[in-house]
Amino acid sequence: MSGGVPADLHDRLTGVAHDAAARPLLVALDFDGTLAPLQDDPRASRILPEGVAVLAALAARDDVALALVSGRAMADLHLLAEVPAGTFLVGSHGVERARTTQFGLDRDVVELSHEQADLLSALGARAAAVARGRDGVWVETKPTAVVVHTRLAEPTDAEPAEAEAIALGAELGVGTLHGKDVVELTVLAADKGTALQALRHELGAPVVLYAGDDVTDEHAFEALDPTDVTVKVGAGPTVARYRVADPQSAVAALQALHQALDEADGA
Ligand SMILES: O=P(O)(O)OC[C@H]1O[C@H](O[C@H]2O[C@H](CO)[C@@H](O)[C@H](O)[C@H]2O)[C@H](O)[C@@H](O)[C@@H]1O
Repeated sequence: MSGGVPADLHDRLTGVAHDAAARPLLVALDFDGTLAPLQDDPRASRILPEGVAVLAALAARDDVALALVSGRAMADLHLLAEVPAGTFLVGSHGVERARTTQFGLDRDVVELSHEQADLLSALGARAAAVARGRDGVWVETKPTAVVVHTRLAEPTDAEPAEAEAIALGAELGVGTLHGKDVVELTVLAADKGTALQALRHELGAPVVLYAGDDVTDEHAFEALDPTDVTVKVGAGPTVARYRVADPQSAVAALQALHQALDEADGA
């Protein structure tokens, strides 16, 4: 390990940095649990200060494209993401797309059909019924989804709430994502892998670095190529090629990449 970055990952990042054929390099990152340590209150999440600095440094390079790929609703992600102009934002697990500019957010419009809007209303009401009477269980609403949160609940409340939410998704035939202390029910199915591959093809990026901590990030790891750099943040089963311990180490890996790119410039 060097500064929280395992040696095998450090070597791979150095190799990518010195590989002219790996340009433009797409650096794509999950938000919660990867750049921002997990919090009980999602509104309290913040990118680590060192993360803000290294993202700005990477984005300043002509040969790097920067993207955040998150389950967060776009408005939420934009509010919390302290990223420079030009950063691609993928929200709601791929449903929402935008790019930051110096004047604000240039975002694609997402429209629901009347049927989908009705379904979202029904989901909200049924998810609220799942949470009702269970301490620490609450429902987040997004433009195309509802999320049953259980982080603050005891297992006696959290486990049945998550099971009921998953059953609700099956009953109503909506997309269901089971993340860390969340069950997300969406009327517009998407996944991070499809969104990330679409972005890399648009940009013509031969190599992608993607880091994520949650089970929903496995879609991205699975969709990427063996020549891409996939990094699992934290514990848990994964198909990612590399692993770091925590968000601090994920940021250290980005710092190592930036340093190696600088060194490659001078080589
Ligand atoms: O794809 P991500 O950027 O990791 O977003 C996934 C979900 O993030 C938020 O929930 C997670 O972070 C919260 C704050 O740390 C935490 O309280 C919760 O338990 C985590 O699951 C967000 O609230 C969800 O809407 C996102 O889908």
